[in-house]
Amino acid sequence: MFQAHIKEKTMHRDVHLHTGIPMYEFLCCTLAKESEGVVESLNYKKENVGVLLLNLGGPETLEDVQPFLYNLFADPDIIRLPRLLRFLQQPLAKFISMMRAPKSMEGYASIGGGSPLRRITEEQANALRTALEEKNMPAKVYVGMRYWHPFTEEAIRKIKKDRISKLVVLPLYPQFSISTSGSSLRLLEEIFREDEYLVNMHHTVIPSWYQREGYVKSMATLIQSELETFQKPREVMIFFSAHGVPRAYVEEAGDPYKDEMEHCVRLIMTELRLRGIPNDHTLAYQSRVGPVEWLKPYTDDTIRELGRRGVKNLLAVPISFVSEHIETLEEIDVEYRELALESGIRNWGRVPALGCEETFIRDLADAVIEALPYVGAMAVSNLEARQSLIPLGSVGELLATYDTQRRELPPPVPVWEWGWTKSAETWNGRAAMLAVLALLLLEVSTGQGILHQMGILPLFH
Ligand SMILES: C=CC1=C(C)c2cc3[nH]c(cc4nc(cc5[nH]c(cc1n2)c(C)c5CCC(=O)O)C(CCC(=O)O)=C4C)c(C)c3C=C
Ligand SMILES: [Fe+2]
Ligand SMILES: [Fe+2]
Repeated sequence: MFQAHIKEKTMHRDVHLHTGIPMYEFLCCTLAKESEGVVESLNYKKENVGVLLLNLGGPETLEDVQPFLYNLFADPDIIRLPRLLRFLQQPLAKFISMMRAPKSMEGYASIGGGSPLRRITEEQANALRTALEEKNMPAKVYVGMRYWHPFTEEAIRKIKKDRISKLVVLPLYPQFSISTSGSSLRLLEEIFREDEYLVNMHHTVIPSWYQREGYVKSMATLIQSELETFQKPREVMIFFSAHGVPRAYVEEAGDPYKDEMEHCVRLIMTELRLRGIPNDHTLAYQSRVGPVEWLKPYTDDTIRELGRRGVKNLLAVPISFVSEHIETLEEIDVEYRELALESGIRNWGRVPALGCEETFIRDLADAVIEALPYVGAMAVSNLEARQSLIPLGSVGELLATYDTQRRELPPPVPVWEWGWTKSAETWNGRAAMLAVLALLLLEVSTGQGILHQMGILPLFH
């Protein structure tokens, strides 16, 4: 019975594999190869099972805002500098975070002085633990944030202390992006690589899960009940607003985010149609930072356009994140609402984030349980596969399946070779830093230059 269930899931993954998202090919081929015959031999009750929830993290107080922004901009998956300029990552992060902090602090002040992300993620972790227990699969659930407390490193320390032997890694982003789940996985790979205990701990990653029935149905239910608050539910435009990423992530770096987002919207709309809800819908991307092109259409442009087209009823659906956060509470609820009303929309609504919604959490628990056989399977029969599911030694391989830009990077080129001695190198480095700071100052005062063209400097505008 159990085995039949696993087989069915494997087939489901196979189907998904053919959506053309290379990351899935990498992960799922390994899964499919290993799934049969191994499942029966596993008894999870004897194992110390852990689930690691990965999330972004957010400042808890206004003092946290600048250091939080520093952590965010110091991430090479958020500001992707060319190899030659990598040495600028940290000074640039310091600079941009200081310039952006006042504006961000205003935003956080307006939602109560800090991000609710930690509280909500910890509530989700508790709810997931309870759901797993109810499904007879006791597990410890950890929260590892990328840019603020509790940091991923703190979660990993607890995982080691608790002697977890099987770990399911579950990024709390329904769709995969290099800038979110990808960044956290890259960090995990670094942490795992350096630690013998972690290298030997069996683990697997659920890279994205927007296609799961429980998620799709919970989203459809939230939309359905919000539609009913309108006087004429049938006339409401369902407006999916996803967090954007720079276009180059998708078009040059191979980020599957846009494909996954569009697929996700199709699945939710199909579910709504099955429930007899024929409303029009549209998808746009919000929260762009800086002047480089991000995924289009932009949410603000689309709201204006819908107003021009005479749409009067709009229901905003935040689609890329499962907690309330600054971009739902401030950007959507305040800024976009105002813009919509100015653009001629008369009735505005917003679907809440999933949070601890029951069907959703129970489905996440199922996702964890379904992933467990694959954790052990790797270890049982294939040493190489053990390391490849979420590839310790070879996260690089996983990343290379979607990140064509990185794969094509030339070998490291020495920067500024003006001298050959150690001390000459040090001084060359310092001189280069001074030159760059001078360039930065020049760009800030004139508003023009290479960093503006690359879309880096105006991040703090
Ligand atoms: C799927 C969700 C997200 C993607 C994709 C994403 C990409 C991305 N974000 C920035 C820059 C910022 N993000 C900020 C906050 C923030 N981002 C997300 C989610 C995604 N980001 C969330 C949930 C939050 C809010 C956390 C909270 O505290 O509530 C911020 C800080 C806030 C601000 O100053 O506006 C920045 C900056 C980039 C550059 C990027 C892709 C490259
Ligand atoms: Fe963001
Ligand atoms: Fe953002």
